[in-house]
Amino acid sequence: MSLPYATEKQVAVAAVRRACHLTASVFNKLVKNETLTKGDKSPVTVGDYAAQAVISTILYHAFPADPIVGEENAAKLREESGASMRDRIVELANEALTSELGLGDNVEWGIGPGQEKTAEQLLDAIDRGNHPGGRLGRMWTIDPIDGTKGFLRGEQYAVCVSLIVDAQVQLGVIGCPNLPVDAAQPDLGRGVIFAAVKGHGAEQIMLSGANPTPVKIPDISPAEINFLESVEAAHSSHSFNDRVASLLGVTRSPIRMDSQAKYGCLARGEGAAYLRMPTDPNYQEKIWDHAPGSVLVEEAGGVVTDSRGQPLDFGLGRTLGENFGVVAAGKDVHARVLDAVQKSRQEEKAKV
Ligand SMILES: Nc1ncnc2c1ncn2[C@@H]1O[C@H](COP(=O)(O)O)[C@@H](O)[C@H]1OP(=O)(O)O
Ligand SMILES: [Mg+2]
Ligand SMILES: [Mg+2]
Ligand SMILES: [Mg+2]
Repeated sequence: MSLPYATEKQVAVAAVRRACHLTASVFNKLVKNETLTKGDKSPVTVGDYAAQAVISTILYHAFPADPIVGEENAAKLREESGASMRDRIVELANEALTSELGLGDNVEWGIGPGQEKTAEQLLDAIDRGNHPGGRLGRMWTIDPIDGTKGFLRGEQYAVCVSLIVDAQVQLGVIGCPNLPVDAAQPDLGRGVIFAAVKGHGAEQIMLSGANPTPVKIPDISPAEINFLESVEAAHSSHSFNDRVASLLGVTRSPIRMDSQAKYGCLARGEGAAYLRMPTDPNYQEKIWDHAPGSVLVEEAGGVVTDSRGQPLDFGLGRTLGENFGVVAAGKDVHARVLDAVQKSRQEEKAKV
């Protein structure tokens, strides 16, 4: 039997790979006036827009009927004041779309030399990410740069794509241009893509598309548990994690890292549990921030739930709805961490 979603996976990996090269080159050239602040105070760079334009264009050529739930929209770029940023984005997106075909690429996906798009086509591609989400049908998610703050600091960030069918994540692809290929072998350099198809395992691929290698969460003894958590204390509660760690007798310090690179690290055994508890009662987690990572961790043998132990619901729209946090880990560790999370929540409630 052939792998389900084989073409989707190939397309998504090709799109993520091109977007990773784009964002890495933007970082090298980034100048201050190429960052905007959105209404929610989060930064967005030419890299976010151009990467979403590239991925959306490729998905559109390969699967014209599929809707997209993408983080960014082009409204600001269509304003007079957005003109210079728009020109840069068009240039960057076309550079990425028209570069030579690589391993597994197909000209039918709108890529390769000579396949320039107009500014209007690229802005429309960004805006095709406006799908509201929902319980039924096929839809893609795009987070063109996840962890923009990490990206701006030159640390970890991720280019993330998933395919959701009837609210189930079937495919997740996470490109991590700054992540070491193997933390234990620094000579191997940086830049990997994680890919997972539901029911068919998870793998790590080189940024070139070469050398796919299965990834699996190893067995981790209680004494070896350590947490992965956000760098940004505003995104997830560090103090809650400290309390959970002390309830579990965890002595190793947490690994702080931006973006869904945390899910990738967990899937390959770097860090035993990813714990993300809300800090802002009004913030709702976005589906593009967890869909790729959740299928990756599950396919690496792990479990992903909220702090109640319920599965994440990708059928509610663009967000996961009321925010009960995220607990991701290998099976045994997950059970222990969830137990401690619930104890810690009880303690918090008792204090109020
Ligand atoms: N208050 C918040 N709580 C949780 N996540 C947030 C919050 N504000 C922004 N984010 C999102 O957290 C993600 C980064 O996660 P991490 O902290 O693990 O690196 C980004 O997608 C970021 O969104 P945005 O892309 O809009 O900045
Ligand atoms: Mg953002
Ligand atoms: Mg994000
Ligand atoms: Mg983003």
